[in-house]
Amino acid sequence: EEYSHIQGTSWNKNVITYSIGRYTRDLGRSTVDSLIESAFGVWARASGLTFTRTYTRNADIMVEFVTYAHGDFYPFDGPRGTLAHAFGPGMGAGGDTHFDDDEHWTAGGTGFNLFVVAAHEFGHALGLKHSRNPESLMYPTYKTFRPTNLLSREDVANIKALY
Ligand SMILES: CNC(=O)[C@@H](NC(=O)[C@H](CC(C)C)CN(O)C=O)C(C)(C)C
Ligand SMILES: [Ca+2]
Ligand SMILES: [Zn+2]
Ligand SMILES: [Zn+2]
Repeated sequence: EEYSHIQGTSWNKNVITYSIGRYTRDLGRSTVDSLIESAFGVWARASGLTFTRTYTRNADIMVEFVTYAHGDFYPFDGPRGTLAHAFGPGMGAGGDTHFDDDEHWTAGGTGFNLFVVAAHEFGHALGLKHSRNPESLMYPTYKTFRPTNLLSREDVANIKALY
């Protein structure tokens, strides 16, 4: 679900920082790092935004793997059900993206593909809402592993309308 109560429909800058906090044990750290970087790359290509990784906790977008209650008002629910969530652009928690570490995160076609889910979440972190088009990345339910072109024409149009 997107959390539209966070003010700001888009970031007011085109260099956005991110930092990775707690990792999952499902994948090696370098694999997580590259899947997260690739998921940001999907949106960078479509929007012209630049995403820069930092190692501090005051990055625009904090990326974490957490379970159940984890410090915001949206506790996760154990295996399956909700996979992840992200806050819309803004200060503090704005942009922060949490993955439910009770899921089985993978880099391939089994479990839940971290690259695909991260790309969906980062859409929210940039200000996008859900789409009713099942072909769109911003559709609210997880689809099995997608072909290379993750973004639908609608996803591209929506991100270009914001930035
Ligand atoms: C398999 N489980 C699902 O398909 C669940 N959907 C999700 O967890 C969304 C993320 C997917 C689309 C990556 C939640 N979301 O929108 C975050 O921004 C349910 C449809 C069950 C809620
Ligand atoms: Ca879950
Ligand atoms: Zn969503
Ligand atoms: Zn959370």
